[in-house]
Amino acid sequence: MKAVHFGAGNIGRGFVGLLLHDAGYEVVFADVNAELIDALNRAPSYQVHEVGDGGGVRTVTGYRAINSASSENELIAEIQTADVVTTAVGPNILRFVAPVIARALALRDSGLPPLVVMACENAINATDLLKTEVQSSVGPDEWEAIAPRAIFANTAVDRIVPGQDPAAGIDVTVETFYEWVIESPPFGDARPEIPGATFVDALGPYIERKLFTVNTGHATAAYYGFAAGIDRISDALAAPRVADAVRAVLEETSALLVAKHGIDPDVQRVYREKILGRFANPHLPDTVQRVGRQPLRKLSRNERFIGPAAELAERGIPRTALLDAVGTALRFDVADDEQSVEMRSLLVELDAPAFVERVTGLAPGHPLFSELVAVVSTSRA
Ligand SMILES: NC(=O)C1=CN([C@@H]2O[C@H](COP(=O)(O)OP(=O)(O)OC[C@H]3O[C@@H](n4cnc5c(N)ncnc54)[C@H](O)[C@@H]3O)[C@@H](O)[C@H]2O)C=CC1
Ligand SMILES: O=P(O)(O)OC[C@H]1O[C@](O)(CO)[C@@H](O)[C@@H]1O
Repeated sequence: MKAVHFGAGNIGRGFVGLLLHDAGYEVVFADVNAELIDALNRAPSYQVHEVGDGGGVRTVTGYRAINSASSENELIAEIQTADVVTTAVGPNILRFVAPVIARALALRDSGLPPLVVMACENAINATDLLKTEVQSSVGPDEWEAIAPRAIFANTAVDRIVPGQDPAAGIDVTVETFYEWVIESPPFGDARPEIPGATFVDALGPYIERKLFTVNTGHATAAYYGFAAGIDRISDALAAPRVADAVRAVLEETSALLVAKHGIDPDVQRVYREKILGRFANPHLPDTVQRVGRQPLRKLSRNERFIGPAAELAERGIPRTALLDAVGTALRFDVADDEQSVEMRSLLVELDAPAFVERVTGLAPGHPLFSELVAVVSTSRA
C-alpha cells in the first residue's frame, strides 16, 4: 500500500505520516521545502518523540520524499499509483496541491481502485474544499472522467505538534494524545485500513467539537498569553487571567455544542478538562506565536471564534467571552506572521464595520455584527 502525503511539516511527520506508516503504508512525503525533502531522503528513518504521560519514542521507516515544486512529474507518477493521498499543508494551500492531484487522476488507470483523498487540516470539511479545487482546476468533461477515480473523505485531526527545535533535524516532538476521525459514508464497504483512525457516520459533530473546543481554547490561550507577554503556552495556562479566559470561552462553545449536537454536558465537561490538561503539558515546547499564527484565518467566518459566536448569537445564547477573545486576538502583533501584519494594517485602514465585514465575513444584518463592531471600535480606541 502506498500513501502520498502533502506537507512533511509538524503534523505530516508527527501524526499523519506516523499513523499511515503504522498502518503499513509506504509513505511518500511531498513538500516544497527542498532542505526538508533532502534531509528526509538522506535519513533511513526519523523518530517521533511523544512527550507527557505514557510518552515514548516511535520510529518511522520506509518512506520517501519528493520536492513537489521541482519534481512535479515524479510526484504525479507516484499519485497515479497510490492508494491514499493526504494533506497537512494548511487550508489556504489546498488550491496549490489540487491541480497535481487532478493531473494524476487523469493519468490513473481506471482499473485501479479509487484513490482515497483526505485533507487533514484544521478546517471544517477541508476535503470538500480540496475536492472543489480539484474540480475547478479541470474542465467539466475532464471532471466527469476523473471523479469516479477518487473518493474524497472529510476528516478531523487532533494532536498538538509544536514548532520543532531546528537541532532536532527531521525528528518530531509531539504530545501523546491523538485523534484522527474520518467520515465513513464516502467509502461504502471499502474503507482504507488505518488502525489509528476512527471512522464515523457523521463527521459534523466531531469536527465542530474539536475545532470549537481544542482550537478555540488553544487560540484563546495564545492571544491572552501574548497580550500578557508570555511566550510558552504551558506558562500562559498557569496565569489565572489566561486560564479563566480559556475556561470562559469553552463554557460558551460547550453550550453551543450541547444545544446543537445533543452532546451530553458531562461528557463535554470531561472532554474540556482533558484538553486543558493537554494545553498545560509542560513537556511540550509550544509558543503563543505558533498557536496564535495566522489570525485572519482564525477570525474568519466558519472558524473557531466567529463560527461558534455567530451561532450562539443566532440562538440568543451568551457569547461575551468569545467576543472578549476576539478583542484580544486583535492585539496579536507578530512581525514575522504575515496575517498579523495584515491585520494591523486593516485595523488602521478600515473603519470598524468594514473591518468586521472583511475579516469575519459577517453581513451587517447578522445579530453578532454590531457586537463585533463594538469590539473592533474598542480595540482601535
Ligand atoms: N501542528 C499542529 O498541532 C496541528 C496542525 N493541524 C493542521 O495541519 C496543517 C499543517 O500544520 P503544521 O504541520 O503544524 O504546519 P507546518 O508548517 O509544520 O507544515 C506544513 C508543511 O506544508 C508544506 N507546504 C507548504 N506549501 C506546500 C505545497 N504547496 N505543497 C506541499 N507542501 C507544502 C510546508 O513546507 C510545511 O513543511 C494545518 O492545516 C494545521 O491547521 C491540525 C492539527 C494539529
Ligand atoms: O494551523 P492551526 O489551526 O493554528 O493549527 C494548530 C492547532 O491545532 C492543534 O494541534 C490542535 O489540534 C493545536 O496545536 C493548534 O492550536
